[in-house]
Amino acid sequence: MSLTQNYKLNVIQWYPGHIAKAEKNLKEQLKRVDVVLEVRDARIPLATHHPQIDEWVGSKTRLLILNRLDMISPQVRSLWVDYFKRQGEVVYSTNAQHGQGVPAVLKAAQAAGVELNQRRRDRGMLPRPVRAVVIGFPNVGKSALINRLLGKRVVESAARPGVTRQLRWVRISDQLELLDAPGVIPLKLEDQEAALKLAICDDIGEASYDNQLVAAELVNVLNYLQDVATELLPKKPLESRYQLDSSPHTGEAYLHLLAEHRYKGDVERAARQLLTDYRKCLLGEIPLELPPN
Ligand SMILES: Nc1nc2c(ncn2[C@@H]2O[C@H](COP(=O)(O)OP(=O)(O)OP(=O)(O)O)[C@@H](O)[C@H]2O)c(=O)[nH]1
Repeated sequence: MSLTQNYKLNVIQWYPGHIAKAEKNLKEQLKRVDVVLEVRDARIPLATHHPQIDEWVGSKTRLLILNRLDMISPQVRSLWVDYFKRQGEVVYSTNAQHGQGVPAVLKAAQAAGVELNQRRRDRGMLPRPVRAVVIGFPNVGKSALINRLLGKRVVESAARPGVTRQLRWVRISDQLELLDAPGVIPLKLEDQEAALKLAICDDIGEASYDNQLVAAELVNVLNYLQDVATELLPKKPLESRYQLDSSPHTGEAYLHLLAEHRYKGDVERAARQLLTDYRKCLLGEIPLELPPN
């Protein structure tokens, strides 16, 4: 069953030119590397996956990283770890802002270098550092991860999504070099349900959307999760924060009530506040996706 029941089609608008350019840039970056560090948002590990990634990455080593570890509970995190294990994938969880989990990513990337050099030696070639790139949707924490891997601040990490930078190799150790500019994964045009989740989490770059529709969708998803996975969510997160229970209402109706209740009828302000509070984790540790059974 789909998490989002009431979303309307084409709520999220993209600029097709930007998407084509992002895809071209990403492919350019991927051509130069041996290892790909794919960062996803731990709140939405499926919506931050692009169906063409496997094709683009090809036979290179790919490390899967769930970032924003601090924004979901340890219980939900371990459900995801198990889910990916069942899919045959090792997943690394990180908090790129504070550094948790980053040493394990570094170790795995360097281990890929050891394998690469073994293959080079077997073919009579000289060893060289493994070359890696960090990729992911806008604003998932790619720059923060690069800075943590480097142990210093060389890449701008900003709350503003979609910041562009130029390409440069940075040596992390004798075994590992990293492209200092992360690869931005282009949005999937056709999947509006995923796009809504990206918009709720602010992982959507320059796409334009209606705050009120996106905030209403957040309420719908929270109501749905509250019904199907009560034990995995904080208790009544909206009621706790705004003293207004969301469960009897649709997202849209709740937004209007919240506007009346707290913002003198200003629905846009209510929508922005709700989204900001969610993005700052002020509603608690709330995933928008749970692993499918
Ligand atoms: N709470 C939390 N915030 C994080 C984490 N990682 C990054 N951030 C914050 O998220 C915001 C975006 O991080 P960036 O590293 O700029 O993300 P990016 O993917 O490089 O973004 P673009 O340049 O837009 O593609 C910044 O405000 C970071 O401080 C994390 O693990 N937890």
